[in-house]
Amino acid sequence: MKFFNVKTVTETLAVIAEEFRPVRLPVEVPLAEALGMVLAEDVISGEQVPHFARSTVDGYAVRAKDTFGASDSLPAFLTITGQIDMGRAADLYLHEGQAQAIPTGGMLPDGADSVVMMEHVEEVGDLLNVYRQVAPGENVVRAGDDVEIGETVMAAGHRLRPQDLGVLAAIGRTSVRVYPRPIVGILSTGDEVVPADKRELAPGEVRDINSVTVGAAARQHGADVIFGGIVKDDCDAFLAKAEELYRQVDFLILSGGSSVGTRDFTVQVMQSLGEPGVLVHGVSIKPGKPTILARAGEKPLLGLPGHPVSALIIFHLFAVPILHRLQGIRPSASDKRLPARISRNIPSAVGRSDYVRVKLEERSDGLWAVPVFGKSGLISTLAKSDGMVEIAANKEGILEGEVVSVYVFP
Ligand SMILES: Nc1nc2c(c(=O)[nH]1)N[C@H]1C(S)=C(S)[C@@H](COP(=O)(O)OP(=O)(O)OC[C@H]3O[C@@H](n4cnc5c(N)ncnc54)[C@H](O)[C@@H]3O)O[C@H]1N2
Ligand code: MOO
Repeated sequence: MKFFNVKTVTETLAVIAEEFRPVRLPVEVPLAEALGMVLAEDVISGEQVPHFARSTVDGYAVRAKDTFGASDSLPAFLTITGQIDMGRAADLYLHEGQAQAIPTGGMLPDGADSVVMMEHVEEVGDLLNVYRQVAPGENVVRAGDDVEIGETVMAAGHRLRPQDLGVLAAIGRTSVRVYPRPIVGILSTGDEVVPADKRELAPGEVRDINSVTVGAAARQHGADVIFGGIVKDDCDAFLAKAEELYRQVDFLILSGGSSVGTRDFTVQVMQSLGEPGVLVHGVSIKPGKPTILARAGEKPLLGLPGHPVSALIIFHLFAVPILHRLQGIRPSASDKRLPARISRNIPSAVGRSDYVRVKLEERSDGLWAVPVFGKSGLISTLAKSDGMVEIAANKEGILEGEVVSVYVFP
């Protein structure tokens, strides 16, 4: 089988970094819709959070100095001069020798610098016996401890998680500028491939796995998906369907028909969709060698090998970085990798990157990665796996006990 532009994994990733960027302009969305979207602005706080000093416990606001040396046998004696109400300003100044009752989250009065917990005091009329000393700042969150005015709380290119939305809410943001979710189109090819909901299969037919796996994975990575269905191995019908889908999406993924058999039209279709056309045809990788990467106008096109395991592994390796580029995600901390020891020797050919499916096992001596072997047409091997391990192109394999970096499937 001949491929006309075989590249290494590293070279292919470099092509992706070079060729693709967001194709659509940022939009302003309400916070409630921003989860999972990628910031298109640096967020700078115009407020302090909290904007007043607060108690973190139920107790008495005091001056720490007044409690120094206090113990069970020798309490400090303070005078209770008031009570702070939740959600209200603490407007009574606290002088030396005084205490004010304060609830958890209540505002610290001016003059106070700490809070003694109610477990450590005894109220006797308007006198307070304090049996523990507190340090200045103890049981108190100061104004700005969480966020300072002018602080950059999040940078453009960051994918918003629930805790990030919490920070935005705290600083009073009700909307943010994000990149729109990229729209991914998926088209499966093959005379043998039938819709996944077909109940009775005729001999030779297989259900469409790749639309399902790739569609779900694209959604996991922030995309909206349009399913183009299945096209038969007929060049004109394939091109017509691909053109129609290409117009509706930001990123077109074609499954199957990526190798160089006489019926494999994907390269021709990709070349016809627009300039510059095919950038990579074939990657020195196992599985997934017959991968095709192209660009038509601004839009990426990716041809996945038909074997379901290869299709999803290639999705993780190349479609995920493409989706990151389309969403403006900063190239860092984007995927999850775990160190683990490999449970057996795995040979590999130099000059080719191998991706081995693994199951993670927590043993008494740490985390182990146990290879899940099987041909790349067997999707259940991927369902049994927690992640994959790369054997780099310059290695002849990995040895039992060697520490490897496991890319964990999301
Ligand atoms: N003579 C050679 N033949 C093949 C080679 C080779 O080097 N020399 N490479 C093999 C490898 S590796 C792969 S991967 C495939 C890639 O072929 P295509 O990308 O053209 O894919 P197809 O031929 O269309 O399909 C391959 C296989 O996958 C099944 N398939 C396809 N689409 C789906 C789908 N949506 N859902 C489930 N299964 C699907 C299809 O039925 C085939 O069994 O080429 C090898 N051949
Ligand atoms: O390259 Mo194929 O994708 O090994 O199964």
